[in-house]
Amino acid sequence: MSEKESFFKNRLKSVGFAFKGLVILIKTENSIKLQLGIAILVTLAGVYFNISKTEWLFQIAMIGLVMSVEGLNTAVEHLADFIHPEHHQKIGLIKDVAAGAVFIASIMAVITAIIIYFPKIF
Ligand SMILES: Nc1ncnc2c1ncn2[C@@H]1O[C@H](COP(=O)(O)OP(=O)(O)OP(=O)(O)O)[C@@H](O)[C@H]1O
Repeated sequence: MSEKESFFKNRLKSVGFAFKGLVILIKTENSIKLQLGIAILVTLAGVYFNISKTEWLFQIAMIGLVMSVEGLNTAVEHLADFIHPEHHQKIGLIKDVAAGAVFIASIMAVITAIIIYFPKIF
């Protein structure tokens, strides 16, 4: 197999693994299920209120940001539990910091939603 062919085969394999990770996240993580539900709702709201192209771009970016940071947070939680299953102050700190990153992204997403929808509703 040529170098180019194996490059594309490996990329395709990686996409397969990433897709597997996405399915695991959606099946097992309640927070991702909730975020997916919110993503569907705001997408419907976007259609209903006929938001502009720029507003769609920000909305899509925020959905992607929150859900991908949540995915990383879940990975950190799993890693922390695997390397140190017992209670430990450092593990608590690591998990809290990772959760803090999700919180930042979520606050930004809420502010973005307010900027987009507040003038349309009120
Ligand atoms: N091994 C541990 N040692 C110390 N503190 C921990 C440990 N595991 C969890 N904690 C504390 O409990 C909090 C919640 O941890 P947990 O792993 O249950 O995440 P969660 O927020 O319930 O995750 P999920 O996103 O699945 O709802 C952590 O942020 C941390 O403060």
